[in-house]
Amino acid sequence: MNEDIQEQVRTLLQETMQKHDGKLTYEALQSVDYLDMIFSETLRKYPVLPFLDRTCTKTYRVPGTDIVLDKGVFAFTSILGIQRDPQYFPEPERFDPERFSDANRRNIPSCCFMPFGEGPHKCVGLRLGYLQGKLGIAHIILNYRVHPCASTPAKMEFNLHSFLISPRDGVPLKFTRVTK
Ligand code: HEM
Repeated sequence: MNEDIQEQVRTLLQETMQKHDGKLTYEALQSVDYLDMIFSETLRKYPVLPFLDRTCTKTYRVPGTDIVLDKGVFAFTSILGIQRDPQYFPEPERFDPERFSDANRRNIPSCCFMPFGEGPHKCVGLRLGYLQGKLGIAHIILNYRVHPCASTPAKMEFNLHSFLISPRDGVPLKFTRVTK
């Protein structure tokens, strides 16, 4: 359950809050880069929308192949597949926020990390999405240690009846209060 990562980000959040009158202000939240890295890595492994859908507006040959997409065809791109491709993300099953450090994230090729889509229809709520996601993680981590329990699945199976990514059988976890 990445308990070392939980400890690390909890300490960073506590230290940052001390500099902001003990409050988790907008500025405090935005200054914890590691929280941003954690949320990005979460969206890499679990992109909420696992594919992008487009309609071909003109006939197009995929470069270097014989594949021709006719005008009017629906084309789907697997975000989940690309974001778990070891060619772009070595050891893709491993949860490693360091992939999104300043030094490393610039090596991620274009269109290989796109949990908010890409192009003119890219998500308009990206910044709000990051803010809400980071705020949620911060509140949980500041108040609880999260551990696996007897019924936590060893491997996440997805619900194949949902077009958004969701766990097939839920993810039961144990929460232990952090004593201040
Ligand atoms: C973690 C949170 C979120 C994720 C992962 C997410 C993901 C996405 C994705 C993958 C798309 C499709 C983009 C494409 O086709 O290229 C999209 C589109 C969109 N999202 Fe989000 N989104 C999030 C939060 C939000 C929020 C908070 C809002 C609004 C306040 C929002 C509003 C929209 C809208 C309006 C579109 C359609 C854009 C268009 O077609 O031009 N999203 N989002």
